[in-house]
Formats: sequence, C-alpha cells, structure tokens
Amino acid sequence: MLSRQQLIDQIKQKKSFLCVGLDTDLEKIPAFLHNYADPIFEFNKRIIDATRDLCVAYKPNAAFYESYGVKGLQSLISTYEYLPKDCLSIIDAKRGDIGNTSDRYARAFFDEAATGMGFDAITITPYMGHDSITPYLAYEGKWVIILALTSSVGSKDFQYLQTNEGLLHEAVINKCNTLAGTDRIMFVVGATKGAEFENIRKHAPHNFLLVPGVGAQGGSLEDVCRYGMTPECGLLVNASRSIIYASNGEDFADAARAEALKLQQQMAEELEKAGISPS
Ligand SMILES: O=c1ccn([C@@H]2O[C@H](COP(=O)(O)O)[C@@H](O)[C@H]2O)c(=O)[nH]1
Repeated sequence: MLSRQQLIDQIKQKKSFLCVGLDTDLEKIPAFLHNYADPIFEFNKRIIDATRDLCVAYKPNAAFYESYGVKGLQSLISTYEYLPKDCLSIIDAKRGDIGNTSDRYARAFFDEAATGMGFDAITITPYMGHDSITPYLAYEGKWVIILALTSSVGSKDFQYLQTNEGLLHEAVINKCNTLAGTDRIMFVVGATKGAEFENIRKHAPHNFLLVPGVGAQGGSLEDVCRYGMTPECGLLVNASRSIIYASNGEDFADAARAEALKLQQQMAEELEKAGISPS
C-alpha cells in the first residue's frame, strides 16, 4: 500500500512520475514467450524487471486479462504478486455499479486474502453516483481513481455537456472530492487534453491525476506538465503500448527500458524545472 506521501517520496527519489501500463496481449508479445507455461506473466515479469527503477506505478488493464478467462485471471494474480512494493499498483478496471455490486468489485481487486489481489488503486467510472464509489473507499488506504476527462475521441460526447454544476467532468471532480480527501481520490485526465489541465487544476488543485495518452495516443508530456504539475508533482503519466511493445523480438525488455528511460529523463527535467527534488 502506498500513501500519498510515500508516492511523492518515490517520485522525488526516482525522478519519475511514470506509470507503466501492462496491457498485455498474447498476439503482440514475442513468439518465443509462448513456450512458457504463463506467457503473459513471463512477459510482464521481464517488463517489470526492466523498468522498475524508472517508474513509480504499474497499471495492468483488467480487460487484457479477463479476455483470456481463467488463465488470464491467473496471469493477473501472478503479475500482482510480482509488482514491486515501492510502486503504486493500479488495476485499470473502470468499474461502476450500484452499492452492493461495487462492494463485490472492491473485494475482487482489494481483498488480497479473498482473491489473491490487493491492488493499491482501482479506476472507476463515476456516472452511477456516490453510492457506486463509497464501497471502494471503505478499504482503508486504498485509492479510487475516477474517470474525469478521458483521452478518447468520444470524451466530447458527454464529458463537456453543460450541467447546473458546470461542465459534466467539472461536476464529477467537485462531487467526488466531497467523498474523501486527496489522499484517497485521483482523477483520470487524458494527456491528449493538453491545455485543459489548467482548468482541471482549478477544480482539482491538489489531487493526483492519472494521465494516460502519451506515446501511442500522441499526447504531449510537456503540455501536461506545463498546465497540470503541482508543487508536489500531482501527476502519474501512463504509457502502455509505446513501452511494452517497443520491440516484439528477443530484445523486447531492453527496448521497453529504452522507451521508459526516455520518458523518465523528460520527467526528471520537468521535475527539476518545477523545483521538485528529494528533501
Ligand atoms: O482516458 C483514458 C482512460 C484510460 N486509458 C487507458 O490507459 C491505457 C493507455 O494505453 P496506451 O497504449 O499508452 O495508449 C490503456 O490501458 C487505456 O485503456 C486511456 O487510454 N484513456
């Protein structure tokens, strides 16, 4: 379990706010890994070994595991067990349902004794309201990461609609921040939204933001930092495909490390510009 302060300390020590996304697809991993009993885990293990000093979080996306049924779930559990304890473990599940169902989702991903998985954080959708979110908050110390303004093209369909409480994603942020403190709540804001981070920070000045969309989706790390960084950094920037599929040859882990290193070096520069360093 990683608290807000421990996360900030890790960011300062590693000079990185990189989250490596484990969107592991059997059709994209190197062919030789299919000789292993659990190719997905073998791939993840090597990616983790190659990147653990360069990042502060890992984010397996549940869809990539659930789509392989029982075997995929076992790969997810093995991956969870292997994740370094000094990194935030995020399950990108994007769940959302009525209270008693949310309670089951929370148990599935947070209750290690029951399921073998005790992730530090889960992504959820907010549209069923407060009672769909509070069951996750019942797990002391766990983070809830709520979709606010996504990187998707379709984010325009609903997230910018005007409501009595401002734009829909602003209303989401304001309401969710009444449910718990910034030591428990983060928001997802896509890197593809660049300058929008200035407005997001008016509504979420202190929350950590999980930012997908650099790399394969073309978002700008520079813009995210210019408009979204706080004195405590306040950002976790995710890259999945651009890192884990940098090569599909035998050198895939080295290639993943090289991509992660490029991002970490840019992040170190941004942290230095902002005067954020180990105390
Ligand atoms: O708005 C969102 C919310 C979540 N995602 C997820 O992040 C990663 C991005 O992967 P890349 O390969 O780096 O594009 C993926 O798991 C998405 O489901 C997002 O992209 N945008």
